[in-house]
Amino acid sequence: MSGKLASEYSAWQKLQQIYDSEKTKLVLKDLFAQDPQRFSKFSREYKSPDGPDVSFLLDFSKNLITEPILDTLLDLVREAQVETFRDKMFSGEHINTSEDRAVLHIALRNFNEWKIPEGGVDEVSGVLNHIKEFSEQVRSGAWKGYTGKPINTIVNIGIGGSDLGPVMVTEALKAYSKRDLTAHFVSNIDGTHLAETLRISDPETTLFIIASKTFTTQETITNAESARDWFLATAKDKAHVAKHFVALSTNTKAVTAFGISEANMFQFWDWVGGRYSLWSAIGLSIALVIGYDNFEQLLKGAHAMDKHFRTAPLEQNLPVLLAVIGIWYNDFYGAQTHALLPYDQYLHKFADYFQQGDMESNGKSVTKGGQRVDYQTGPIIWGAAGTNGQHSFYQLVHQGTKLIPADFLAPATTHNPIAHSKHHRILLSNFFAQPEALAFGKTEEEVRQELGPNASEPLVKSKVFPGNRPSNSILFPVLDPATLGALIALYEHKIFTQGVVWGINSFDQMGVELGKVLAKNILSQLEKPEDVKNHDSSTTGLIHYYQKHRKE
Ligand SMILES: O=P(O)(O)OC[C@H]1O[C@@H](O)[C@H](O)[C@@H](O)[C@@H]1O
Repeated sequence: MSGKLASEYSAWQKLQQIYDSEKTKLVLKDLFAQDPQRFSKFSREYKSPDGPDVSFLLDFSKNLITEPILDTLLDLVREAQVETFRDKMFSGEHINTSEDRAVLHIALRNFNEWKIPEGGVDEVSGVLNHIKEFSEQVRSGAWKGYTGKPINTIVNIGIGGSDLGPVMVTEALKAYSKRDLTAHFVSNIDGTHLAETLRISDPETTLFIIASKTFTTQETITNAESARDWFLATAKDKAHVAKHFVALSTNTKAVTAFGISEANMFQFWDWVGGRYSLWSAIGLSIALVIGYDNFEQLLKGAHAMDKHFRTAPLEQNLPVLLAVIGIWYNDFYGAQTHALLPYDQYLHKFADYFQQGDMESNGKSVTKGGQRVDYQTGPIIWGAAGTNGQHSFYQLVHQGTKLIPADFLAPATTHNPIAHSKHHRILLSNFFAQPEALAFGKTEEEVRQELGPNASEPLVKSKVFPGNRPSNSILFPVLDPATLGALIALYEHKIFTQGVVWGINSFDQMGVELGKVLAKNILSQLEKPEDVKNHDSSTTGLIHYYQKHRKE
């Protein structure tokens, strides 16, 4: 972001030289054998600077790095002026240059500690109070539906950042949820998503939360209108909408035009990016499900990580360390993807969440200065909760032809210690075993010894694990709201750091626009075959096939 391409930095060039000359020597088995201190050198314990008591261990020793490589990676961070840009973000500079906006999700969890001169920042605590008041009313049963019954179902209607954060966090913190309040999340424009949700909802006891930063998103507005029609088909009187529909948005005009009064609107601001918005009013469904105090703990856990990111020296700075390790594989090893593998069922949406968080942020190929990059930017993010993945895609991770760096995450203590924590011990034994297997593999000699002299050559070869496959492990005491907040902020700042090094704008999303525009045009042509104009033969053929075969 210093106006240069990342590949022009001298540290980048040095890393390329190191990679070319030392790649074959970077063998985890040897690196561990050579240095008994490797774990202590390449692991860090995070402790929240103050605020909620959060700690976790990041072990990054099973990576294809040495101290000089790490030093050079940190030189790259210095050369790219990550610290300067970090400070610009925290001080409210408009670092989202294409949209001329500040990037201030960190202000949503700041609790007035840092002064940030941007319009709206002084309104954050007011909105938090509104969330507190409202969520307490609903949870206590004081907020009544139009027939006087308390709310027992909430339906959050939103998509992208207005859906994924609330979904991920309410799943992750289910152990803290009010069990007699059911939460549904409707995002897809596919009518099936809404229909199946409404089928199990009662208009007298359901609260709809219309979550949309812009309040113009086609999916959300269409779903919200259909939900309102469904509600009014029973409730009849439009005045009852006030008891059953609230909005989370920056667009007061569109919200009131929809029929939701300003009193039932929870405000946020254009400096909150959609994929960074779970900390804002978009988190209302989270506060409803886990209670306001827990929501505040989530925010405070993230705030503590913000402080860490802002003040810890680069060698100790966990988001920076994760970022540079990612860059090492992405840009020098040519790894295309990065797997997020939480060994915690509650985190089963974690990878889905960071698919948007990372890929919408860093899936760019021109720099802020408009130059085309000549290196790889954001990785493909994917993953699943362990141990499910082990029985599906780990085969490729262990023995396939691709290098797949992965982060393993797990809690030391489970919320569900059934069978005297037997399940959890089995789960964690897998959490420890997988990175070990990936790193150290199984040699041909070991396989031969195991199979005996009569084993066929192809069988021997098929059972060899090449090893030397890198991973990070993150182990935390328990998945509580503050720890989750810290983990999310950890990855947010990792994404930020990588974006600065690559020189791209991590805070716009121009790439999602073209498809929207084309779909609008096609929608107006779907009626009659003769209306289908100005497309390639493939698109025309597909639309004609649909027109021939549709029933309704
Ligand atoms: O909250 P809104 O305005 O309805 O937007 C939802 C999503 O819309 C998508 O188009 C954007 O790519 C996402 O970043 C965003 O989160």
